[in-house]
Amino acid sequence: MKTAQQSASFKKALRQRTALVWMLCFGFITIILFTSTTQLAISYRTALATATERATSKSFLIAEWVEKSFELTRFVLQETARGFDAQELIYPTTNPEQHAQQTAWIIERVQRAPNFVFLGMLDRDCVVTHTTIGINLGFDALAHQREYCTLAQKEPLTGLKVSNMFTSVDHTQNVTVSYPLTDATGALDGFALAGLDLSFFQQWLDLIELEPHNVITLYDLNSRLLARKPFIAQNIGMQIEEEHLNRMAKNPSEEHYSHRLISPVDGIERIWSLRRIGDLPFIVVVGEQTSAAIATWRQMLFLYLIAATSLCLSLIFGAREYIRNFQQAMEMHLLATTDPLTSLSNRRCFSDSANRMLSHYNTLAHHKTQNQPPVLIMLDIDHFKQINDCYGHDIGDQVLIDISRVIKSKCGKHHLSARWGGEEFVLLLPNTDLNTAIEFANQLSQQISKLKSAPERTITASLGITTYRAKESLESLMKRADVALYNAKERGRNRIEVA
Ligand SMILES: Nc1nc2c(ncn2[C@@H]2O[C@H](COP(=O)(O)OP(=O)(O)OP(=O)(O)O)[C@@H](O)[C@H]2O)c(=O)[nH]1
Repeated sequence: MKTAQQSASFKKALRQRTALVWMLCFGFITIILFTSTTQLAISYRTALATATERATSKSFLIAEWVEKSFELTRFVLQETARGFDAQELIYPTTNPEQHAQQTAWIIERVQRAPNFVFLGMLDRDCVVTHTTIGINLGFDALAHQREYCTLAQKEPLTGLKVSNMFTSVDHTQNVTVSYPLTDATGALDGFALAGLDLSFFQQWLDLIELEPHNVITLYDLNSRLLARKPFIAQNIGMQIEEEHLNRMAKNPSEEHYSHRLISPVDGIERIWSLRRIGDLPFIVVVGEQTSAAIATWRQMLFLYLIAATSLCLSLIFGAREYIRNFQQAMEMHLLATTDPLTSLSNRRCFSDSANRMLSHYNTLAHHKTQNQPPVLIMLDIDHFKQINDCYGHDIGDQVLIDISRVIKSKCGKHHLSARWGGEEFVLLLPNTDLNTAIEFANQLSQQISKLKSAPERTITASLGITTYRAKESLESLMKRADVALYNAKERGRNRIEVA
């Protein structure tokens, strides 16, 4: 049975240690969670930034390629415009043979560019004078309404003009490309105009290696889909209603834009890079599937989750185990050093502490330090057997506990005290003169006699006192105190004897 005091100090120490261990444990867990979360957030952002970078580079390369692919078109049209007699646009020949020769010359030009659907010469009012596809000369009924005409006539001298996409009569997706013809003074005489089949965009995109679920698309400025990898036939020529694409199409100053969006075509979320292709009326859009871009990050997240969870669990279980061990060690220590009934030190613990005190005194004495020697008091309850016999062992135990409490409060922190065995107690008072020790023993004796542990009986004790002699052993000191105690018993009990 432990006293309330003993278990209170034990509980306090355990509580303090437990609080410290859990504080450290949760401190580490917080650091682990904070570090992993920060690391994961950084790598998530890096993964998205890398994918955006990749999409941006791809859109740049494709835009470069599309621009280059129009160089041949520009060259053929330029050659045609320069080689054709502009006078023939203002005053076309009425000689059919001569006209046929001029048309043959144009047909020869058209064969130089594999994607040309047709090539024609138009006067400055967009009236067709020569053509490779044999439409009526003087055809102009719809010409003015067609985009290529208004486009060619708008700032006519600025060079190559490319129209938005239109679907031709043979259901192919085409654009028109025009180049101005000027006279010696630089005035506009007419245009060389070609139709281009855009299927070469698709053929070229088909050659590009692409990771699954990534997309490359080409649009015109009407947001119409010109080509797509992977190819979806029914989407080609379709006008796509997408806010960012539409905005870029309408805003010539916006050259590049990247964002994350679920594709309106196939419903997959991607990181998109939209890029205007130079002066051409096209926009290239490259999409990197978001989930593929963060696939490595996802694996990392999984590993982090496993590592952080195991680390946190190890810390929690480690802390629990430590606290359990600490509690057991404290209990063991208490058992090994304390008397379980009175919670006073036991014989072994007292001997260790007393030997340390005596050796300290001997060291001081050796250095001739002015110090009083320790005084040993041995205390034995009088007629304790009778108490047991009259009131039972429980009351006997209570007497032992109450006397121990008196001894403990009297000794405080500076004096050693212990239950030596049975109903016998020892006290060692450091640096104490004999008179003080006798006064101390008297007070102790009086306090014991006031105890009401056993009903209708005054509890008394006999005390033997002796002063330590330098260099003697604890055993010899104990023996002398025992003699004094024996004398006290012999001389009638409830008294103090000095030896
Ligand atoms: N209740 C209780 N009794 C104990 C304990 N330890 C020893 N005793 C009893 O203490 C008694 C000691 O008796 P004695 O040695 O004859 O001494 P006494 O009766 O005090 O007589 P004097 O010392 O000569 O005054 C014995 O009856 C033991 O059983 C204990 O822990 N609890």
